[in-house]
Amino acid sequence: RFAASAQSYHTHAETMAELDRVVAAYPKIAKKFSIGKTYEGRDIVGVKISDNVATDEDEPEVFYQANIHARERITNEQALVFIDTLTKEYGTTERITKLVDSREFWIIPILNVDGQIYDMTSDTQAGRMWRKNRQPQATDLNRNYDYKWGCCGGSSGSPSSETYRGSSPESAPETKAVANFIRSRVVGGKQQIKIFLDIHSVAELVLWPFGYTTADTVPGELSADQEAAHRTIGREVARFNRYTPEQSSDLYITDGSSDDWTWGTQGIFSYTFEMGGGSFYPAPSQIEALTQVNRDPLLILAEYADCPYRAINKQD
Ligand SMILES: NS(=O)(=O)N[C@@H](Cc1ccccc1)C(=O)O
Ligand SMILES: [Zn+2]
Repeated sequence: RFAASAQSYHTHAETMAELDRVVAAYPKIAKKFSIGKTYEGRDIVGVKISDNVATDEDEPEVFYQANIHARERITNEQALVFIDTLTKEYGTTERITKLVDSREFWIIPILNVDGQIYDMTSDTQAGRMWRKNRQPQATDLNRNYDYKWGCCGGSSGSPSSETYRGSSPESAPETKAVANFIRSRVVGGKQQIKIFLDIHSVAELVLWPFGYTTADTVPGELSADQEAAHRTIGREVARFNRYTPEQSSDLYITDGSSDDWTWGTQGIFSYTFEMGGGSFYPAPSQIEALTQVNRDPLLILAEYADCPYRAINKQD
């Protein structure tokens, strides 16, 4: 069953079967990878998409993750639709072919595997409204990254809180696994990943760092040019999905979040999307419409990966 025409949410098992279908159908440009295990011992699986996919080529890398929050089901569908688009249209749509030939995409449709399974195997039609991982002291994975962890009132130290930051940075195996993978993409002292996106729901937002402070720029952490480039690209993609573009902290302060870490420690131009749908469980008939609005945004972000500063007419 092709992701794009899905009229129901993919379970974890169906998601893994879909990834197997894609890599079997397109072995030259798609390859599965695992970044490690969840708390309950499941593999966290993604697909690499690029020409000569078995070779690490000197091409800008693009990293998209989804479903870090268990109940945000539409985000897994978004990742699957994009994987389907990149593979199905390779060789026919010029824009797609050029991107797959000149980039290395790393896409993880379900980062919070244990949580997603727990949320979907509930005894009612709707989910359990579960957010966090499945450690006994369940952690909000988007507060557990090792940048300004717990610094600024953007998370909670209480295990019962929905924004519990964990016992220490990367105390959650899922956060540790994804951070280790991204750190592993530093080759010859240079981070090969140039664009990062963390896909969430449900608020129709395009967000960029920082979340830990309301300051637009921070000396040594985010310069005026770096802020301007983030803002310009964010506003450009928001024209296509019609989400509201703004700095993360304009909404509320978060600390230990994914994109603060990917920008703050790795220098990767980083975004969070909050998709639409009105609730965490939009009707399955909405999947097509809710995911198609991000066709161009996901391509545009990747097109900047060779030089994000192009957005503000700057080199290097
Ligand atoms: N999906 S969400 O509702 O949990 N929002 C995410 C992402 C987010 C982070 C900062 C401001 C707005 C939204 C979160 O981690 O809080
Ligand atoms: Zn979320």
